[in-house]
Amino acid sequence: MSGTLVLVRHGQSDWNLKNLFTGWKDPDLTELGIQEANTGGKALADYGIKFDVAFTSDLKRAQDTLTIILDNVGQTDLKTFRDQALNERDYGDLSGLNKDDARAKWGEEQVHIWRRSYDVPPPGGESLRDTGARVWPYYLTEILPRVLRGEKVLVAAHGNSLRSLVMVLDRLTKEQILALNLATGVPMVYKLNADSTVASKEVLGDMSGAH
Ligand SMILES: O=C(O)[C@H](O)COP(=O)(O)O
Repeated sequence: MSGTLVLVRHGQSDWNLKNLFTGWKDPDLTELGIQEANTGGKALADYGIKFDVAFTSDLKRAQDTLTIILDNVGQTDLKTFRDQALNERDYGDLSGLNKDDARAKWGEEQVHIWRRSYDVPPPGGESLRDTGARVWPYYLTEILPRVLRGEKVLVAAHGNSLRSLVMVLDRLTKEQILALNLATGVPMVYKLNADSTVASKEVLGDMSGAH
């Protein structure tokens, strides 16, 4: 058995609360988002894990979630890498639009396709496949080698940048990934085998309310 990889989606952001497409825009966490990050951090503290390194995106909501989690596990000085490779999927021209207004304008089905299909990008933005095309190489070169060396690695990122990773780790099909939503602030703990396949996965919290 090699190391441990923990993935966590940032807590609720101000734009999540306002139901706006966010992508590469950079809103803060809400009070609830701060609470969710604390809950995720406490779950990891109870789990008893001590991390060797952490990774996050170039966006505040993920960085602040990471800071709160590290506070909870007593590791505020942990070595951390920030990279835009882990940023949320770029929502292009949809960024800043209200999701319900978009449904009223383009229809429920089209908006669902933009949000959850594998390879249909929103206008001017990235599909999940495009997102994976930058997340996956970063994972392979920067994150996975550390896990395979036996390190415990924390990644605080975003709904879709993490979905693109989970799709490969959990061996999900394009149809299965469509139905997968990640809850905010809920850590997923993966133990990897030496051949980088998944030995076990534990979810420290409730994913059922995710949408
Ligand atoms: O960028 C966004 O709007 C959210 O973080 C993720 O949105 P989604 O669940 O609509 O993909």
